[in-house]
Amino acid sequence: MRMAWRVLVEARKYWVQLGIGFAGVVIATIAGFYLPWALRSLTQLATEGSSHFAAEALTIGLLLLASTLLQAIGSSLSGYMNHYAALHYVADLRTRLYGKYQQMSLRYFNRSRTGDLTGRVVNDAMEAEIFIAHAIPDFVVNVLTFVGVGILLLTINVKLALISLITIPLLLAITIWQSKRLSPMWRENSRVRGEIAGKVQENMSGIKEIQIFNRQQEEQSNVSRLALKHTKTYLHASLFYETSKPLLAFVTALGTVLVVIVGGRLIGTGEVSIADIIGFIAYLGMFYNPVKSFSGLMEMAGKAGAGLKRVFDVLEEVEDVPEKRHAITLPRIQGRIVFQDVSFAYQDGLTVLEKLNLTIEPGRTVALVGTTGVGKTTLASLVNRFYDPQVGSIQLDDIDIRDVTLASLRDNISMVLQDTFLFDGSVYDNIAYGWKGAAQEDVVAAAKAAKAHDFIALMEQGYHTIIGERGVRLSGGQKQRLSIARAILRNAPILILDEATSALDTKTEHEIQEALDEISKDRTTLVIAHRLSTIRHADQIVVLEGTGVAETGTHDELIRLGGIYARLYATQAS
Ligand SMILES: Nc1ncnc2c1ncn2[C@@H]1O[C@H](COP(=O)(O)OP(=O)(O)OP(=O)(O)O)[C@@H](O)[C@H]1O
Repeated sequence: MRMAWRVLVEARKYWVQLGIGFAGVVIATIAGFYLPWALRSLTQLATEGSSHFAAEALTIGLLLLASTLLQAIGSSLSGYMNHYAALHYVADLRTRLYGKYQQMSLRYFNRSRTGDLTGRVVNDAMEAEIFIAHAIPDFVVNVLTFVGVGILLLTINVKLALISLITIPLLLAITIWQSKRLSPMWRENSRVRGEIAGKVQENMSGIKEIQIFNRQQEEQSNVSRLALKHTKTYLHASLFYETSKPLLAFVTALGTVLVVIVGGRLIGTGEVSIADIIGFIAYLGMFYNPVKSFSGLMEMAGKAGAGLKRVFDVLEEVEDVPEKRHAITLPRIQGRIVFQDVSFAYQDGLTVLEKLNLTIEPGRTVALVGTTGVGKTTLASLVNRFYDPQVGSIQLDDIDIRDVTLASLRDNISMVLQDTFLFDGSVYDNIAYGWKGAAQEDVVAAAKAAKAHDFIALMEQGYHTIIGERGVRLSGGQKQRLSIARAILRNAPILILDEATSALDTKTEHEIQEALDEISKDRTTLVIAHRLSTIRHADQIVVLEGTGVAETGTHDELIRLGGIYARLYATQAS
C-alpha cells in the first residue's frame, strides 16, 4: 500500500491522465453492474408476465447495449491513459536511476554487479507499469464492485445479502495469509533474477578469459545453476499459490450454497421471487470476485513492489562522494595540488594511504613510483574524487576539492588510464568525447599530437571508422593513442597519466613521450609508470612505500640517495 502511494505521489506529473483513467475505470465498472440486473428484470417479465413484454424486453436489450458500449469505452480509455502515465513514469524512473548511478562513487560500482545495476534500470523500473496500469486500477475496480454490488444485493434482499457476507471474513483471512506468505517468495525470486543478469553480464565481459582458461563448461553450469534457482524460487511461490487456491474456491462456493439453501426457503415463504434469486446469484459471483482476487492483486503488487524496492533502494543510496549544496564552481586553475594528512582505505582496516602529505607545484611533472599495489593509482584517483579520503584533504590552488562542484573539478583534470575504455562509435566521436565543444581541427590536432593520425588515416573510413564495442577492432597501442588524443583535446590544467604508454612499443612510446612532454610543459602532470626510463626527466619523483611517501626528489638526487628508487632503477637497468 505504502509503495502504491509512493508511486502515485511520485507520478504526480501524470495526474491528469490518471484522472481520466480513473474516470474510465469507474464508468466501465458501474456499466458492468447492469447485466445481472437485466437478467433479473427479464426473468421477472417471464415469471410475472406483462402486457408490453416485447417493448420492455427491447428496453432491457437497449440498456444492455448502452452499458456494454460504456464498458468498452471506459476500459479503452482507462487502459490507454493509465498506460500513458505508467510508461512515462517508468521512463522518468529509468532516467533518475541512471542519473543516480552517475553520482555514485567508484566504491559503489566496485561492490555492485554491472548486470544487477542494468537489471534495475531495464526490468525493475518496469514494475512501476504493473503498479500504475494494473494493480491500482484493479484495486479501484475491486472496491467499486464490492461496494456497488453489495448495495445492489441489499436492494434485492437484505436477509440474503447478510447471509452472503458470512463467508467474507474467511475469504479475506485466506487471501491475506496467502499474500503474506507470497511476498518474501517473490522478493527472493526478484533477487535471483538480478543475480542471473549480473552473472551473464560479467561473463560476456570476461568471455576472452573464459575461452583462454577453457572455463566454458563451469560457467555454463554456473548460469544453469542460477537459472534453476530462479525456476525453484518461482515454483516455490507458485506451488503455494496454486495449493491455496482450491481453499478459496471452496469457501466461495460455500457462500453460494448458503444463499441457495436460504433463498429456496424464502421462495417458499414468498419473501423473494425466482427473479430475485437468479439476479442475486448472478451478482454473487461479482461480489466475491474482489475478495477472491485480493490475494492475486496483493501478489501482483508484491512482485511489482519487490522490483520497485530495488529501484528505490538505489535512489535512496547515500552518495559517498557528495557534492555540497552550495558548492562553488572551480575556475580554470593554475594546477597546484596539495595532499594534506590524507588517509584512505577501500575497506575498513586495509589502509592504503596514511597521513600522506605531498605538495605539487603548478606546471610541474611529478612521477609516482613504487612497487605494485602500493597505492599510486589510488592516490591519483583521489584528485578527481573517484573516492574521498577518510581523513585529510586535497586542495587544488588552495581550494578544498570537496567545496567545488564535481563537474568543475573534473573539467580541470584530464586522465589517461591504464585500461582504456572506448565507446562503440567512430574514431572521431571517441576523441571528441574529451571535450564537448571541440572543433574538427582540434580533434585532428589532438590525434596528431598523440601520434594517432597516421593509423587513423589508413583506416577504411578514416575518422569515421566504427571501432566496435570497447574498441575491439583496435590494437592495444591504438586504443591507448586514442585515449591520449582524447585527454590532449581536453586541455585541462592537470594531466594524470596512469601507465598511459604501457601498451606501446618502445619506438611509439618514445614518440608519444615527446608529445606528452610537450603538452605537460604548461600543466601539472602526474605520471605513473613502471618503466622508470619514461619518468627520468620528471621534475619530481615521489616514491611510495608502505602507506606513505618514502623518498622524493629528482632522478639524480634519488640515485645519489641510494635508496628505494636507486635500487628499483638499478634492477630495471640490469
Ligand atoms: N577498488 C578497489 N577496492 C578495494 N581495494 C582496492 C581497489 N583498488 C585497489 N585496491 C587495493 O589498494 C591497494 C593500492 O592499489 P593501487 O591500484 O592504488 O596500487 P598501484 O600502486 O597503482 O598498483 P599498480 O602499480 O599495480 O597499478 C592495493 O592493495 C589494491 O589491492
